[in-house]
Amino acid sequence: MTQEQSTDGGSTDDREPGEMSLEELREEIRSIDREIVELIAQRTYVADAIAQVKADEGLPTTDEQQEQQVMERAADNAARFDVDESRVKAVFRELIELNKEYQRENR
Ligand SMILES: C=C(O[C@@H]1C=C(C(=O)O)C=C[C@H]1O)C(=O)O
Repeated sequence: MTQEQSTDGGSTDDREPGEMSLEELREEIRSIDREIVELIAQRTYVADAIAQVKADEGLPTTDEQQEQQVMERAADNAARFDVDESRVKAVFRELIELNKEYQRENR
């Protein structure tokens, strides 16, 4: 497996999932879930910085063209990692809405 295809969240454990116990696999999921939330928080932080720049420059917060590009990247990355494109896009739609709601509340 190449680095690009690695799906274990950077774990140093080289065993295949089939060689791990239920408890070990659940620990792996716990660690991945924490990283997902950390990445969502980072994404929100960066989107907020973008919204601040837009406000300073008198631009609207929502940029539908950028949102379209986010959705296209989500679909491309889903295909690359062989996960369902429409479900991954639904997750990204929710992430965009999360940021927009947060930004509406903080303006
Ligand atoms: C992130 C941006 O701004 C907004 C938030 C987006 C997001 O959460 O991905 C996408 C488009 C914009 O509505 C941007 O302009 O790049």
